[in-house]
Amino acid sequence: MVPFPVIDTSTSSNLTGHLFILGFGGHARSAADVAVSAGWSNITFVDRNVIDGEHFSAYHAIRELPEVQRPDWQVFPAAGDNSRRRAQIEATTAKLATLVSSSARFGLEAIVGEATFVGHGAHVGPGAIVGRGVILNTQSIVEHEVRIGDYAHVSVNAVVAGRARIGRNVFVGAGAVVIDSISVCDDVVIGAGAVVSSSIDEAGVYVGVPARRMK
Ligand SMILES: CC(=O)SCCNC(=O)CCNC(=O)[C@H](O)C(C)(C)COP(=O)(O)OP(=O)(O)OC[C@H]1O[C@@H](n2cnc3c(N)ncnc32)[C@H](O)[C@@H]1OP(=O)(O)O
Repeated sequence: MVPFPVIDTSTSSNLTGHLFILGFGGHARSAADVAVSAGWSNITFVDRNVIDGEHFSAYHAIRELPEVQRPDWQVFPAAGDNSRRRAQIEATTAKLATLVSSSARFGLEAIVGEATFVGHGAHVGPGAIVGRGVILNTQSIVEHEVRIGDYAHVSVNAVVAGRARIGRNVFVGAGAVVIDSISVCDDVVIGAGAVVSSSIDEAGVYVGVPARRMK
């Protein structure tokens, strides 16, 4: 895992400046929701496919980031797809935002990387290290001393138990469970509801209880 900056996860209320969310799909809308809970009020979506005048809630969508950017602007890449989000992050030259819901909980010494999303009710346990551009979705649980690689997505209600290791670009499906102390290598998809009870060292798609490779 590459090094990433530690962010202050204690509070981010009353933010000034402007947040540009890249994308206008489902994850982008969740990002806006979390941003509002974290104190952002000036938010604009950026998506080249939007039609003039499109908006979600109070927030407008435009096709391109303004060319001249101000120092108090931040950009949040919000593609739900891990590879697309990675490409967005790598192409961004502006300051990257990290979005943490006001209802997320952090244990002692837990850290998350830049451009990471921590959704409503998510729990990041003590000593957990979460990479760059990661999605820890609504009510996900990442327990003590877990490592989550860059551009991974721990989906809604999924559990990664203590000291497990999740590689880069891994998708952990909704409600899936990765039991404690096992490792999942890079580029793995774990289906919704799966229980991963032994380490995975080959990229592929794994489903079921216990999880088995389907392709
Ligand atoms: C905020 C949010 O909404 S976050 C998004 C959360 N979304 C998720 O968690 C979705 C996770 N995705 C899945 O679970 C998907 O079904 C995948 C990735 C595992 C597989 O997708 P596909 O490759 O398109 O598989 P497909 O739908 O063609 O199914 C292939 C077979 O696997 C079975 N299958 C698919 N998913 C699962 C699963 N999670 N568990 C068990 N079996 C499954 C299907 O029933 C089908 O079986 P059959 O051949 O006997 O009919």
